[in-house]
Amino acid sequence: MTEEEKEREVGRKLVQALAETGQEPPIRYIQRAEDRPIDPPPPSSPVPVVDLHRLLQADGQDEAAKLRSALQSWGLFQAIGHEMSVSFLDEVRNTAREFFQLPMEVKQKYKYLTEGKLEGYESDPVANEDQILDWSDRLYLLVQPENERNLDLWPENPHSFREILHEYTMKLRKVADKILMVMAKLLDLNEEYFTQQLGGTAAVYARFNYYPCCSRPDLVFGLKPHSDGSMITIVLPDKDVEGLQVLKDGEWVRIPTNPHSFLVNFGDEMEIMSNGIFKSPVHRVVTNLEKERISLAMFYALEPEKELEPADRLVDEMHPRLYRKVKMKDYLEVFFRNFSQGKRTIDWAKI
Ligand SMILES: O=C(O)CCC(=O)C(=O)O
Ligand SMILES: [Fe+2]
Repeated sequence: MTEEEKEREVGRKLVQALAETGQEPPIRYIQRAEDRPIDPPPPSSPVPVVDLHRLLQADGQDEAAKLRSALQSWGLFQAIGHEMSVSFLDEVRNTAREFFQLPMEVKQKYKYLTEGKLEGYESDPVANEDQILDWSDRLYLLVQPENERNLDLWPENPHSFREILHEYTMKLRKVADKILMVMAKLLDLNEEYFTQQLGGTAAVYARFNYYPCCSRPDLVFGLKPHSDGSMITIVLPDKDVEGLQVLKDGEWVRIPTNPHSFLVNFGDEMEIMSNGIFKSPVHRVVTNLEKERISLAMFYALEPEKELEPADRLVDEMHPRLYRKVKMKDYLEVFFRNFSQGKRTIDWAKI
């Protein structure tokens, strides 16, 4: 095997297995000197917190104003008042942790063997020879539409995994729909504009992210800088361990943990549909020397055959159309290629 082939082989290993050796990260994980994570200060203004319960009350205007400002200045917020119990969220987190703690041979059963498919248990998929890999493994599953689930890839161990993920999917969809209804109102669109676009055919993916400890957190990313390709993403963060950072006004800012809240951010689809009013934030994840970290991101996106374009009502003489009409699946194809290179796709759809 040549040196190059050996390195490629390493790229295919799960990061958990690499981390267990305790050695320094292989070269394919090491960021260029100018891109490496430096520890940013905590935010100078607090990360916005929106109470979803108050938002939906008849007199929720104050909370809606907070939401609007959160979206315009940060592109994300921490959601409280979501009515999911602490014990249920703990159960979801424990189930995810139990899965990642299983022996490698058991987890490998959930590896998707078809080239080019992203579902299943994997490390950062290799799309390019010169790609710098992320220090994380993930279990990536389509959860909606229900009849398109690939249950072969849904772990049966821990035994409650499928049931918990199903329950979480159903509960969280209600949270997503509520937020999207308020967002449509903020834009003076029909309240159901976004929820109808998603509808029963929406492609909803759950991604369990596992960031093992890393002997050199100064050299690698758990997840390289990116914006999401979704309309909306709802992340259940690790209960204790920080790691997420967002680019705000050109500076990286740490998002503190808030264990009972969700982190809600918007993706490129929302930026396009809102004709650029709501920006999709660039964010990244850093690793830790001694602490592993687990998060669960749920991505809500249009079905692949749908067309993605700015809402008609948001385009007029004063507000020219900023993005062209693109088919969702074409957008995602370019998106995943760019993602692996740490590049954004939104410009590709700009007029
Ligand atoms: O781990 C996190 O906190 C964020 C994960 C994320 O950005 C993603 O999965 O796209
Ligand atoms: Fe993300």
